[in-house]
Amino acid sequence: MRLPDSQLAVLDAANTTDEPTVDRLADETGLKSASVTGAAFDLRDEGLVSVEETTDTDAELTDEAHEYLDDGLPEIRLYRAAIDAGADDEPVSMGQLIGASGLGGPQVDIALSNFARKGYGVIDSGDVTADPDADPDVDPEQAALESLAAGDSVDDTDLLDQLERRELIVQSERTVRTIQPTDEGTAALEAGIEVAETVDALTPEMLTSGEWEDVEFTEYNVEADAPRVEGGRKHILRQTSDRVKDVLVGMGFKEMDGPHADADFWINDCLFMPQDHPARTHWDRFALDVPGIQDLPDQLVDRVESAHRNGVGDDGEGYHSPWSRDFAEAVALRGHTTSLSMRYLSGFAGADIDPPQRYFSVEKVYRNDTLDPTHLLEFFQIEGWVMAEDLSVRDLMGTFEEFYKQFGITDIQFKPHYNPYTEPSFELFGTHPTTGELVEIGNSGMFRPEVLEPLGIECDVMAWGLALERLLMLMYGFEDIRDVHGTLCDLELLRETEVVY
Ligand SMILES: N[C@@H](Cc1ccccc1)C(=O)O
Repeated sequence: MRLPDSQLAVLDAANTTDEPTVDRLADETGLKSASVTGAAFDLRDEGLVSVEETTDTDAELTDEAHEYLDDGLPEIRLYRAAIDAGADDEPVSMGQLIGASGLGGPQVDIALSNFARKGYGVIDSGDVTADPDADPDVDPEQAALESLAAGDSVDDTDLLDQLERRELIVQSERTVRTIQPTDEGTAALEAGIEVAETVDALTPEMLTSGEWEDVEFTEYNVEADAPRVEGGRKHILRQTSDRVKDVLVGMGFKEMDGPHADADFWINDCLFMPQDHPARTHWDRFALDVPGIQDLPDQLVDRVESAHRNGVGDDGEGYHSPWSRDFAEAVALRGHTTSLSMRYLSGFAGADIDPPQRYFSVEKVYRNDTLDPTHLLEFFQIEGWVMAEDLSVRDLMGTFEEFYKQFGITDIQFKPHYNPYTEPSFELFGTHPTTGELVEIGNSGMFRPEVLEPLGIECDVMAWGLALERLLMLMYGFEDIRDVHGTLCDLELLRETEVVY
């Protein structure tokens, strides 16, 4: 019998190795695991080996677990401190024990909940009693962590699941293949097998020399494990933004666009934001050191200034605070895309604004915020407005319900809010799918007369700004916005997440 050398090596090693798994055979033969698997399938097709598949669970320790390897699980540290303080005799205050144990931060809660769960003692109105018979030296969770750290396996699946719930390990499943020679395989080995040279790639030289006619080609193995190729793909934020645009277009909206850096007039003045409003100070705004934008529509500027100074209508009240045209012309990065809504509603953008109208944008905005799990310095806003006669808050809520439903979000909550430019105003909240926490996802309201009158609009306009990244959080369950942006991003999440249409 003749076999390609890799198959012969695998058959030979499988015959002499205890527990001939693919990994072991790869060690024995010096072949890559994928080649061993490939050879094994070929040998199986020849009836020379059997391939048995089982799934094995790998458990990997998290960083938190590594900390506990040295110091002991927090509940064990608490128990030791309790014994040292004599809590097996009489109750000792929790505060004292926590101090003595050196536990801090989230570890305190972890210690307390697991202490009771594992029967190390009882905690009652702030006092701790320790069970003298408990023995932390045989704590199964600690022992399991130590075994795993030493590279040994732990068979108790309940225990492993418990450690996973505590986020001390991450379990993953993999297929383990065991390759056993059949009787035919052993017989063939005993009878002696010749090496058949096979060629796995055709070269130009082989073609010109004609050698290709005489060689034996390696069989194509479509079942072999192949390396995973990470191709480029569209970012989930972009994919979701495209989806949002489709949904809004489907709801009859037209798209707005306009400058990222704009005159404060469009960003704030038109919105009846007083010029001394905190959001307009240099703390919050990304001001640009460039000449102001002078070609603002003069009549509109006058009407806006008048609304700021004197209010609108017969009994209107303005701000009686300073207003300067220079500030209105000053350029900053837009902190919201409501600047686009103002450009469109004023007619300045050149689009049709006879009611009824609906417009939207999904565009970037810039805020001088502090970076944290829910805030970025630049993010995408889903801006929108509807202009029509007799709009009510019901229309606003109904629009959001219809919109968010397209993304599987059906439990929107509304809370009253304040914006200088809308009355009434509502903040929108959704429930985070994994933490269950309420997450603010947007801000909305009906534009006030102080905004609409200078723009010359006589009907109602309802409007909103929703955060695209927060929508993404609710859809895909990540907790830190930095998982999808920047150097801390979670590549696994970005690679695996399917944006479902
Ligand atoms: N501009 C508001 C959103 C909003 C737009 C229009 C009306 C009401 C609210 C924000 O950024 O939070």
